Amino acid sequence: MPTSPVRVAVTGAAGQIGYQLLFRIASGGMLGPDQPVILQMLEIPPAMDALKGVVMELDDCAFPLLAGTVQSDDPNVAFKDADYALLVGSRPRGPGMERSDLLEANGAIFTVQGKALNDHASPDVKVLVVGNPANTNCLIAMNNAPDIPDEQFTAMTRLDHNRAMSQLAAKTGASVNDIKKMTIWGNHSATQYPDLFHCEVDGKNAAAQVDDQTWLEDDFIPTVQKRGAAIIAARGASSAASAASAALDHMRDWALGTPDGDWVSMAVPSDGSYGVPEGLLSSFPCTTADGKWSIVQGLDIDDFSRGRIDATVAELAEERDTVKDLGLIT
Ligand SMILES: NC(=O)c1ccc[n+]([C@@H]2O[C@H](COP(=O)([O-])OP(=O)(O)OC[C@H]3O[C@@H](n4cnc5c(N)ncnc54)[C@H](O)[C@@H]3O)[C@@H](O)[C@H]2O)c1
Ligand SMILES: O=C(O)C[C@H](O)C(=O)O
Repeated sequence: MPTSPVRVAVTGAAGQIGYQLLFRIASGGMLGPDQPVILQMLEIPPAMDALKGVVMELDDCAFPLLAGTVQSDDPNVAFKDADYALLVGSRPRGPGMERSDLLEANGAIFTVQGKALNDHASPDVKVLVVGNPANTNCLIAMNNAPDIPDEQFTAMTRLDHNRAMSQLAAKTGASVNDIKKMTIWGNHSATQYPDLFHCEVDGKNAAAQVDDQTWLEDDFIPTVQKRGAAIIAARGASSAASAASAALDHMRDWALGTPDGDWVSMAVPSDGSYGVPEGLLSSFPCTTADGKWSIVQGLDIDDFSRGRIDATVAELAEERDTVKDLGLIT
């Protein structure tokens, strides 16, 4: 029996990341080769012409899995009955900015979109926030969607996770396929903590195998933390293809499950695990099954990791207080 299509909403669809994302969703790169999709694309009025061009290109690909397209500048239309929502649309930072400098400019977008999701999306919608500052924008959207369970809101730290995998592979000479249990803790920002103490290379502890605390502290961690800025400096624009790829990885694993013996990094509403205050949108090691994520429990956190986790979580709490003061959350 043919599978019925699912509705995938993408905001900022005519932007850099949107252009890398839509074609891969339409060709099965997110939900697999048997799942037809209807793409529901949201843009702002000045970008509607550009979006028209993107849709012409989607049409021209004649993707067998693309069961329909919707273009709109109204979130109430773009999110109608959406099963998945990828919230990308928002301003990227430029050179010399931190992602949190975008809070005021971008935060308001996520109040409107949270309400529109609440009122129009499928009650089971899975939301991924990519637009920066992603964790706190997700907190804003979640707060403005009281009828949608909090656990359906997530933010993207999978790009950081993938960056950490590739740095570790280069250091150890292993293939990324041999690296398991990577974790990004905290905020998608320069305070995030990529953790090698629970990670494995070829089944052996990664930190022990690297056995080089100087490299870990002075090279690995800052390289992953500042990779976004390094790409902006080199490219003159923020990461797009790698960001889109990570968004697909995040949604695919959430929908289809993580393999046995591995986990992924997702920013999810904290339940208080690992001392992260309840409700903060913080990155954790997560497994997924049956379309639901769970935070991996029982990891030993040593003093070094504790300090790093506390620092990034403190930044998330500050961002939460800022958006509360701005009236974006209650
Ligand atoms: N979480 C991550 O790992 C990660 C990685 C890369 C980029 N990002 C962030 O993703 C966002 C998008 O990046 P980009 O490079 O695609 O930027 P871009 O400027 O190329 O595209 C953004 C698009 O969003 C649209 N837009 C703006 N406001 C909107 C709204 N209210 N509703 C719908 N669309 C709207 C714009 O018209 C534009 O087409 C930025 O905030 C960037 O910092 C996050
Ligand atoms: O760094 C940025 O501003 C873009 C993105 O969040 C990234 O990590 O590449």
